[in-house]
Amino acid sequence: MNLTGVELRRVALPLVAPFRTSFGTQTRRDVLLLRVVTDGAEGWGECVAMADPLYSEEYVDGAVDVLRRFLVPRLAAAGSFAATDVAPLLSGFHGHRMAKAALELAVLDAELRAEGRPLARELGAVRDRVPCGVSVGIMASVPELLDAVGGYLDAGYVRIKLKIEPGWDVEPVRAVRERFGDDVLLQVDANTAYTLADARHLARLDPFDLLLIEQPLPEDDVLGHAALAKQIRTPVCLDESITSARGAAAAITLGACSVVNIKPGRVGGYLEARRIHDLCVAHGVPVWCGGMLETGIGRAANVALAALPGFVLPGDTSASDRYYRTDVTEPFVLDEGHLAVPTGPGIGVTPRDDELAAVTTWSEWLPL
Ligand SMILES: CC(=O)N[C@@H](Cc1ccc2ccccc2c1)C(=O)O
Ligand SMILES: [Mg+2]
Repeated sequence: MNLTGVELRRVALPLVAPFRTSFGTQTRRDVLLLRVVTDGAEGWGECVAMADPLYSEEYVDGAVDVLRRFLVPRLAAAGSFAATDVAPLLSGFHGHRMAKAALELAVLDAELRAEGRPLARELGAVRDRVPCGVSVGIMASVPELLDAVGGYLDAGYVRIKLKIEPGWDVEPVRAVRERFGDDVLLQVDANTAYTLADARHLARLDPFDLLLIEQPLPEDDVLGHAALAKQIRTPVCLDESITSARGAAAAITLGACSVVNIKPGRVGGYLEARRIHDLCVAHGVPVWCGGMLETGIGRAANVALAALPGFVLPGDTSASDRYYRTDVTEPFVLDEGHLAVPTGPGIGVTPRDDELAAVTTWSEWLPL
C-alpha cells in the first residue's frame, strides 16, 4: 500500500461532567485524529494522549510534532508497505507510543477497508458484543458518588471502577459495597497515587472483595508492585507500567501483577496489544481493555480488541454518552450492559462530516 498523505486533525469535546482522578480534573478532551490517504482507501486513527503530560509523558502538541517531523516522513520514505511494517519502520524513534499507535491504526484501517475485512476478525475476535464497565471519578462527597454509581448500574454497566487517591479510598469503597451489595463487580484505580509505604493502608481494601487494584504505585516501580502484591489480598492490575509485550512478560515474571489493563495507545498499537493479550493468555493472566476517553474512532477499535478470548474482565469500553453529548461518529450505545463489535470493514465506523467540522479546532495536511 502507498501513502499519498496524512491529515492531522484536533477536535475539542466537552465532557458531560468533570472527570477527577488522582492526577487532576478533566472537563474537556483535546483529541488528535489522523486520516491516512492511500492508493487503496482512507483510514482513521486516534491518538489517546492528553493535552497535558499528566497520565504519561506524551501530550497532544508533542504527538503532532513527532508525527509531522519524524513518524510520517519515515513512512513516506518507505515507499510501499503493509500495516505490519509500520512498527518496525518507526522503531528507530524512541517512545511516542501513542503517536505511533494512532498512525499504525490509521494505516491498518485503510488496509482493511481496501480489502473489506473487519478489524475484529483480523485481531482474532471471538465475540460479537462485549460486556462494559465504567470508570467513576473522584467525587466531592460520598452521596454524590453513590448517585453516580447508581446511575451507571441503572444504565446497565456490568462493572464499576472507582478512581481512588490517598484520602478517598476505603470510605467510598465501603459506601458502595454497603449501598449496592457484594455482588456488584467492583475495582479501583489509583493512577500511581500511592507508595509501598501505603501497603498496610491499601490492605484495608481487602475485605471488600475487589476484582483488582489498578496501578497503585508509580509506573516505573515494578518491583514495588511485586512487594505490594505480597502484602495485600486484592489482585494487583497494572496500567501505566505496561508499555510493551516485553514489559508485560517482565511484570508477570516478577509477580508485579496478576491482571493487565491493555490500552493499545499506551503500548504502541493494536498489533502490540494483541501480542500482550497472547502473552497474558499463555501465562493465565486475565486482561481487560482500558479506556482513554476515546472518540468513536478509538472506541470502535477498542471494542474489536475487547472481543478477543483473553479479555475475560469487563473493560472501560463505556458507551459514548459516558463522556460525550455528541461523538464524531455514530454513538456507541449500551445494550443490556454490552457494546456491539463493529462488523464493517476496518474499524467499521467513519466520522460524520458535520460533527467533525463542528468540533475541529485545527487541522494540517501532510503531503507525502
Ligand atoms: C477511563 C479511565 O479511567 N482511563 C484512564 C485514566 C484517564 C482519566 C482521564 C482522562 C482524561 C483524558 C484523557 C485520558 C484520561 C485517562 C485509566 O484507566 O487510568
Ligand atoms: Mg488506569
